[in-house]
Amino acid sequence: MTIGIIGGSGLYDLDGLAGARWQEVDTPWGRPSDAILTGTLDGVAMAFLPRHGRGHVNAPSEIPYRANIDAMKRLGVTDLVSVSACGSFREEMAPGDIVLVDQFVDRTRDRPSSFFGTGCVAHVSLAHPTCARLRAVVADAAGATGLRVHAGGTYLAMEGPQFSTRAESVMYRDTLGADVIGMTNMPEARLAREAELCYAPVAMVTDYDCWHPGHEAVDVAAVIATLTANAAAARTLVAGLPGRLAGARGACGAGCDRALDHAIITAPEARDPAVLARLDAVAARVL
Ligand SMILES: CSC[C@H]1O[C@H](OP(=O)(O)O)[C@H](O)[C@@H]1O
Ligand SMILES: Nc1ncnc2[nH]cnc12
Repeated sequence: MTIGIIGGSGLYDLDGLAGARWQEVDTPWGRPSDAILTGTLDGVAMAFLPRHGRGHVNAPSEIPYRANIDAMKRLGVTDLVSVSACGSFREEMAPGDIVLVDQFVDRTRDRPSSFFGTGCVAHVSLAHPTCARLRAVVADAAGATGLRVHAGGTYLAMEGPQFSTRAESVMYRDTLGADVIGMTNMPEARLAREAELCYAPVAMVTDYDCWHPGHEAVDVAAVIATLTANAAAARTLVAGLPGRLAGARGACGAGCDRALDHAIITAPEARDPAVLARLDAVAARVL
């Protein structure tokens, strides 16, 4: 078992790892957002990647999502926890709260969102896009942060980089039924599923986007202020994962680790060797 952490806005490194070293990883999809910090925590292997790179250099649309997930898989990651800033559409999901996202509405439009394609076509299930088992472990660890935790929520993934208009914000809340909004968890969740990783997003509410009459429209300063106040909680949550997951790990009850079992439809003799070569890490189990 190896636990992967993808850190979002405000979370660019992880302290406390034994044998910590930043490791460059090359993938068929290019370089990940940054080197990956590897080491162990309570005897469990860990791999940490800052999604936007140290110094926050990658815009949401330009994050190399495929390289990031491939690199995690290549390093042996089995369980991937994503930490993100998000806006909230619900009064009761207030800035400073944690939402353990279980569903998505994907409104991104500009990003490669699959490892598969012409030459090797696959269709995985995304009905339950996050791992129920990992989410339960994360929920337990989140309980130790002292922050209010919401054990489910729908994340609207927008393209950005501009924040939403007020009309969009109200539509996402009232018509699309989203609870929180961010710019990065898609296609990350799709790719994690294709790579057979258990994936659980931790969304830290930083603002009420721009729908709330009693709050200013979101800006980066407000996001960073809330994140800075909650950075210690994010680290407490991550530190609580190895001890809790070590006992629980086995075959995934939700089937995340077997997502490709019946997904590849291209006949073996029709598969393009060049495409298969790029799948050497993510689909090694079935190819
Ligand atoms: C800095 S505010 C907008 C930025 O923050 C979130 O990033 P992440 O999910 O990596 O924490 C949001 O999705 C935007 O990319
Ligand atoms: N309101 C918001 N919209 C999109 N991404 C965000 N990240 C943090 N707050 C956000």
